[in-house]
Amino acid sequence: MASGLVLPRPVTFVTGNAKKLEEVRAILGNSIPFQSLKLDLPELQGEPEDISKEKASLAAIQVNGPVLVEDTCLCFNALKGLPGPYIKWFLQKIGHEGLNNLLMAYEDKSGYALCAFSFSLGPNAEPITFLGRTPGKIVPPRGPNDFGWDPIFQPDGYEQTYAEMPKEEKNNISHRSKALALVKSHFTEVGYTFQIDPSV
Ligand SMILES: O=P(O)(O)OP(=O)(O)OP(=O)(O)OC[C@H]1O[C@@H](n2cnc3c(O)ncnc32)[C@H](O)[C@@H]1O
Ligand SMILES: [Mg+2]
Repeated sequence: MASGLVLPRPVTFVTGNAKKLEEVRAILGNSIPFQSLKLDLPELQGEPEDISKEKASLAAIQVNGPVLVEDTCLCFNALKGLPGPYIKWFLQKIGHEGLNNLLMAYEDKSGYALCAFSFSLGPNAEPITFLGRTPGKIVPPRGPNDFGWDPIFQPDGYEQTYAEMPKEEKNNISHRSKALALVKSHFTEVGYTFQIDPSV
C-alpha cells in the first residue's frame, strides 16, 4: 500500500436518486466513509465513461472537494447498447412495457446493466472511472416496482429479476457492486485517509 494521502475533505457521493444512495450505503458499509449530497446533475449525452467523468467534474465544482458520482445504463444488445445512458428518459416516457416492446422485433432480448462510477479529488483534478457490468435479459415486469428498471432485468444465471431478488442478493451481483469493488480497491491501493485534515 502507498504511504497514504490525506484528503482535505471527506468524499461526497452526489446523486439525486435515493435508491442509488441506499444501495451504495449498503454495499460500501464502513469501507469508504462518505457523506451524500442530493443534487440533480445534468443528464449528459455520449459514451457512458465520458458522461460519468463529466458528471464528476461538474459535481467537484459544486462541492469544491472530493466527489464520487455514478451514471447507470441499461443496454440492449439488439439495439447496439441503446437505450444505454438514455434509459432514464426511456423509462420515464414509455415505461417497462414500452421497453419490452422496443425488443419485440428482435429475438435477442439480452442486454446488460452498466454502472460507471467516477471519483474526482476536486475541481481541477482529472476524474478516474470504474466500470461494473452485469449481463442479463429484458423480461416483462416481475416484482416490486420501487427502483427504476429492476422489474424488467433478469441477470444471467438467475430465475428472478433484480426486483424479485432480496436486496442483499442484488447487491452481491449487481453492476453497482462490481464497480464499487473497483473503487474500493483503488482507495486501498492509493491509501487515502479520510479524516478531515485540521491544517486545511
Ligand atoms: O442523480 P443521478 O445519480 O444521475 O440519478 P439518476 O436517477 O438521474 O440516475 P442516472 O442518470 O444514472 O439514470 C439511470 C436511470 O436508471 C435507473 N437506475 C439506476 N440504477 C438502477 C438500478 O440498479 N436498478 C434499476 N434502475 C436503476 C435510475 O432510476 C434512472 O432512471
Ligand atoms: Mg442522472
